[in-house]
Amino acid sequence: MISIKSQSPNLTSVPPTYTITKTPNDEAVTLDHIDPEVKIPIIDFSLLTSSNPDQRSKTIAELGRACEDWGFFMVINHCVPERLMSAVIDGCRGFFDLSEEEKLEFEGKHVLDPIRYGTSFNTSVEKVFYWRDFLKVIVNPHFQFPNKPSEFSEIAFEYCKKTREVVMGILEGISENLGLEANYIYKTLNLDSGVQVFAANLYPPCPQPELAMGLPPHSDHGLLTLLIQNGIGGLQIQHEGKWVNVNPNIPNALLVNTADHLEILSNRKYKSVVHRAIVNKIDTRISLAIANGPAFDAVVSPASKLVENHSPAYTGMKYRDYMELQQSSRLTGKLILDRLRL
Ligand SMILES: O=C(O)CCC(=O)C(=O)O
Ligand SMILES: [Fe+2]
Repeated sequence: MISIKSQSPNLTSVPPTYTITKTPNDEAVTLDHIDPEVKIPIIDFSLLTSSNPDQRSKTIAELGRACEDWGFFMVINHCVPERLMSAVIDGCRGFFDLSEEEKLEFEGKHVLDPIRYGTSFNTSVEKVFYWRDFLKVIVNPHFQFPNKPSEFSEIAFEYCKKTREVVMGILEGISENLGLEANYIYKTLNLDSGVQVFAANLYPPCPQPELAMGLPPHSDHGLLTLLIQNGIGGLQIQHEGKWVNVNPNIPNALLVNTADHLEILSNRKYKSVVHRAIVNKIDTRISLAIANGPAFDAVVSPASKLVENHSPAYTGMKYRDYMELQQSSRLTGKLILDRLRL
């Protein structure tokens, strides 16, 4: 593989292998410019886990609306320390700054290899490549990690542990919102052994950003993805048929999006949100997505209580098989999820 980081400094135009074709609704909007009243929801984690039942149930209701109306929200007042958030982003930058030779030690062979450094999404099936390098590590149920740069592994371990706490708190609220026991998702999907993937993305500056794409429109495979970034915008989410820019400057917020397995489990009450990453001319953008899914061996289908009076919208599939299929296919919209529709 040839990383885009190593190629981009010498490029004054986008090579044909990276040139995308645009569709007419591709322009994105910035919410404040259309309606200052419409805002990406913000969930206060300290209220969600509050011992005050009124505060907690009010926040759980807000969480439910955020999942139903947006599939995307920002979490504030969570338990992940600010210094850990910036340290892990620094660690990602340090990793991508290693020499190509050093990074290639971590080039995986198979899509489910625990440590995988690569470029684009899956170059073996793509005709057009994305302007992005990545490091993907399966960090739970077993933690393994690149041994360089120094301390990256320890910091990533801490960060992943803390983000799991946030995810569990959110999933309890979501379970209750769906009318299930608070620990329903945890128990049914065996989240003690839940698959957590550390996915670091690097998008180098691009000479013609309108001709290339960082990541194409897609949904994520797990239940919930938590994302942080280095202060540079580029993430866009699809909301009511429009592409909406996500403001990168909400300090200390964790960006959360609903993923395919929450759509399956909730029997389509909550849809996985389609999102993409665009690139820019000036700055290197780094984002870190932590994908949190069921255990590898869990067969996920809609929660039994939700199909008592409704027909199931999805057939069940083992999470390992789903992940393997998603990672070895081209990344486009909700292609894999649609295959399970009944
Ligand atoms: O870089 C971003 O903002 C999006 C990353 C993403 O969607 C992913 O890693 O699945
Ligand atoms: Fe994603």
